[in-house]
Amino acid sequence: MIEFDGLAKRYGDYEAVKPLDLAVRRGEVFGFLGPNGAGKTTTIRMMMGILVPSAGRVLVDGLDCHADGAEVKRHVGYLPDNPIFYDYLRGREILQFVGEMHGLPRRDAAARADTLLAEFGLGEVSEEFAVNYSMGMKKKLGLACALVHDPAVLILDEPINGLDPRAARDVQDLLVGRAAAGKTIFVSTHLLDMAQRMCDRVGIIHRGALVATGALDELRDDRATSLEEVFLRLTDESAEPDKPDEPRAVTPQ
Ligand SMILES: Nc1ncnc2c1ncn2[C@@H]1O[C@H](COP(=O)(O)OP(=O)(O)OP(=O)(O)O)[C@@H](O)[C@H]1O
Repeated sequence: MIEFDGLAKRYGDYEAVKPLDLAVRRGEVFGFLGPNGAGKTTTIRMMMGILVPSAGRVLVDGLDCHADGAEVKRHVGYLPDNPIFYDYLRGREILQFVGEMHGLPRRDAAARADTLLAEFGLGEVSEEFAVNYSMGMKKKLGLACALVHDPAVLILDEPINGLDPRAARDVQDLLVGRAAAGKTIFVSTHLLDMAQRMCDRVGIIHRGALVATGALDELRDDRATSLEEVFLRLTDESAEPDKPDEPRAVTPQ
């Protein structure tokens, strides 16, 4: 469903994302894990056609995210790491506007907005300006915007970062519901609890390179009993910069 084929991004001499080869299957929840500055957001911005790759490509359902960017957006719902909304629109208006931008007739967009606002617990604040929403409300509204056109694929950048425990749990429950409904979800995070709760498979990115992929059980070995230990070992800052652990693809990609 999502195929990375040597996708890379350089800023001058700096390799923010080293050539990335990876396949995410239809219906899979894939966690893209990495510490601060590892290259997660850069990768996601290339998936969304916001950044132009320096090399390689990424395909969603066979469509090139750069060359066929507009078509890809029909298939994909995107939650940015820091959703920003027009400051002169109310929550319901934003959702309706995004729905209409995706081509829904006005009446359908309004109905869809109402359904999502109720499901996401934003009904009571739907007439408030979204710029005044709390961080948790903004993430939920951003997620509702990502879902308004009922896409098959969700690409989510740090969906619960900065949320209090209840808001984080609410957002995770909403995502688990979407995964159960068959959505393919590519989610970046450095929060290992969330990965453990939600993901079928994870990839660990460190200094721009994918250093391991696999199901959580498969990534644990006799040296490491928890995902946290695997993560800390593979992203050890004291390791030689250009010699991370050998990439370890433990499931076929
Ligand atoms: N426009 C830019 N010019 C130069 N370097 C950049 C640019 N954008 C990002 N970088 C660098 O690329 C690296 C990867 O950044 P990126 O934002 O993708 O990391 P991340 O894994 O999403 O981190 P975080 O978890 O902190 O959000 C970082 O070292 C960052 O400083």
